[in-house]
Amino acid sequence: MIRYKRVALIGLGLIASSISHAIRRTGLPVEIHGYARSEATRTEAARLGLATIFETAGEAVEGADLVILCVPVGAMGGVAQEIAPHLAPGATVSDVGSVKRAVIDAVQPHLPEGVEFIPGHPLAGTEHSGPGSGFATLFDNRWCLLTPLPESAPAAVEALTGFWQALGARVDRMEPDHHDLVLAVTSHVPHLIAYTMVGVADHLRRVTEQEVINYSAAGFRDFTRIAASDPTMWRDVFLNNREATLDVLGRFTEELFALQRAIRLGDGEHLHAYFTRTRAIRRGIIDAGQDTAAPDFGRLASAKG
Ligand SMILES: NC(=O)C1=CN([C@@H]2O[C@H](COP(=O)(O)OP(=O)(O)OC[C@H]3O[C@@H](n4cnc5c(N)ncnc54)[C@H](O)[C@@H]3O)[C@@H](O)[C@H]2O)C=CC1
Ligand SMILES: O=C(O)C(=O)Cc1ccc(O)cc1
Repeated sequence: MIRYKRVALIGLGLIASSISHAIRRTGLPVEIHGYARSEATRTEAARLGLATIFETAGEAVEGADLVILCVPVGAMGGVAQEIAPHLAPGATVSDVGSVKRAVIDAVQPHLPEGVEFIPGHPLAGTEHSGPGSGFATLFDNRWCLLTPLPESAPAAVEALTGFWQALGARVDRMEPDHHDLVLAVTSHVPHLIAYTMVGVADHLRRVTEQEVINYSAAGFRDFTRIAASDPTMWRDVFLNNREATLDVLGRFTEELFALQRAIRLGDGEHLHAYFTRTRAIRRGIIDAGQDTAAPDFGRLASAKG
């Protein structure tokens, strides 16, 4: 159920355009206002009919009862500062950033009294970006994690929960630091590994680019898809989830060295036992109904218990 009359989307890329399509799909009479920094994006968004487009972020949020920040994580604070004087009393401000603690620290200080800030993160996306890349079904059956602040009004959290459910998502609540650790394991470090593997293939001079293209096995193809994700977005994710990423990366390299050692020593038992454990995790994900076309990162942590 969408209780908002006017939703303002700041940043008009993959996630904002998908929100717009998904709102339209409900058939509810919700006004959608939008703003993006670049004129080319605003023009394209207007051409696609995603929203009523404004020349400034301030104008776009005026009179909105829900404002969703859909910009890269590193841009959230600046946008919050820009819109703050224009927010309607009682409005809810949310975001879709892949990192939560840094976004809270960057956004919250700018928001005036009487405005609810309820951070969010839909665990759904693709490697594409820009206003033309969105689609109405992106959030269907996906988790959207809300990380309300201790002072968040329960009714405002309920309203935002209903909004994401109307867009097709399943909603869960999580503490922001825990969110960042879970996502470091299930999304951020896996992306870094994909970027690295594709970089390694690129640097390995004895294997030609044509061979990589022609003979990509399914695993490597998945890596190349992920490694094609937006560089600005992912730079910001790593710069803003440093602690958890470095923690998980440290554990990853330890395990990698252990596997490297097992291969060098011909320790098949170690390799077999390791791969047996990882296979069980995959089966847990499938049993939880999470094996859909695009990866879903919400359940891996709970599958581990
Ligand atoms: N791409 C994905 O798969 C997912 C992304 N997210 C998060 O959603 C947010 C948006 O990501 P996408 O929609 O994929 O990005 P995108 O690159 O498709 O769109 C970003 C939009 O923000 C605008 N923008 C950038 N800096 C701005 C600024 N300072 N002021 C106003 N507009 C600005 C860009 O012009 C563009 O319209 C990010 O925080 C990302 O972490 C969350 C879930 C999935
Ligand atoms: O396309 C993919 O494989 C993704 O990983 C999508 C994605 C990217 C970032 C997020 O914070 C959530 C989901």
